[in-house]
Amino acid sequence: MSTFPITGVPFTPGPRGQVPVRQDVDSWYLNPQNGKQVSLFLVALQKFQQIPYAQKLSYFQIAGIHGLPLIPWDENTKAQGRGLGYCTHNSILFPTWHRPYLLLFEQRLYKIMIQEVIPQSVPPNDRPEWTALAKDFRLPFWDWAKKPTDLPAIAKDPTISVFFPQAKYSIPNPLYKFTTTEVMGNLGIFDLDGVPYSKVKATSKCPPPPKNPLQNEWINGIQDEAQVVKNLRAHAWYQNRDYGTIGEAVYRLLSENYFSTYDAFASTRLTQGQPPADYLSLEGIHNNIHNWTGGDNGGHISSPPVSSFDPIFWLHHWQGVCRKKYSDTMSENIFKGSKTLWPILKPP
Ligand SMILES: N[C@@H](CC1=CC(=O)C(=O)C=C1)C(=O)O
Repeated sequence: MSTFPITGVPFTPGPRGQVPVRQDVDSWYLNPQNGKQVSLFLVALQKFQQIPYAQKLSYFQIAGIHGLPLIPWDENTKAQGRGLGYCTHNSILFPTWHRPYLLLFEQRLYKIMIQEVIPQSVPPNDRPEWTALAKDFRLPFWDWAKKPTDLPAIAKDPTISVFFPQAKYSIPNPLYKFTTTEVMGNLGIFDLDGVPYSKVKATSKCPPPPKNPLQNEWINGIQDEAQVVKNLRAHAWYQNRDYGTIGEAVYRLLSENYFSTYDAFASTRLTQGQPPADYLSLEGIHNNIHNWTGGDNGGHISSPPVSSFDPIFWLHHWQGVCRKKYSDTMSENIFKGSKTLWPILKPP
């Protein structure tokens, strides 16, 4: 079996040699000049989500690498057999594992833009311009640390408009929720902590408690935007720690000399005798965003085995920060815990 090479979007410099920039999703989406690139992205994501779930390169399977379903991805084994999914949490590998994972996602979107969206929706004369926009695309990030914290505008509405040279139309917003054509229980998603994930056909954010029999709204996905925003702004950090606003916590995260080691910066794993400043971490901040966005009743993004099905997961994760300061010690430390980033293998 051949393995799929994760390369990210191939690098093409802009006309003046510029490196494509990963942008804050609101600045990018709300700038009308980016309308074509936004349309490419939305339609590519829609097509990605519609790829049959049995295919290795479908949205379903790539999201499924993180947790459920417990099937192997791109490796020659029968069972995944690594806890509740491949993702690494509470481990120094947390940032390292998620980085190629996000590159894989972005690479798929780019491929779909080039191979499907542009050939199907853009007439030949306009293709060079639209192709350059696809090459310049980088998945934008959700800046949850800015004030006032909010959900990205691009993810708020159930439908969204796109335009191409010969048509302007609305599509179900692929960032609002991920929808499946059958209940997810048929696809290997099971219930967790009493939350009936097997019975739903879409992801939810801050839903009300599930009832038995399950409410139709729950089955079709509930997005309680007001509650998400309330949670983010209340910033009730877990374990009652007081890191102030999300912005203040990120400020500490990026402050020079705040952490004693890369390990402390990277993950929630504590070691004995660690100074209290080290209780904060990139992973810790990120965990709280997961929990606030998913809410108290099992919204998908709050539960690691199913979190990556919610499309907001991908905008949330590109907030991943790399501190230059740590780059020297990082490579030595990273493989302390484990030799591989399953199912992502180093090239032979
Ligand atoms: N369950 C984690 C938060 C969380 C982290 C994730 O990475 C995730 O995918 C989903 C949720 C916690 O409470 O700390």
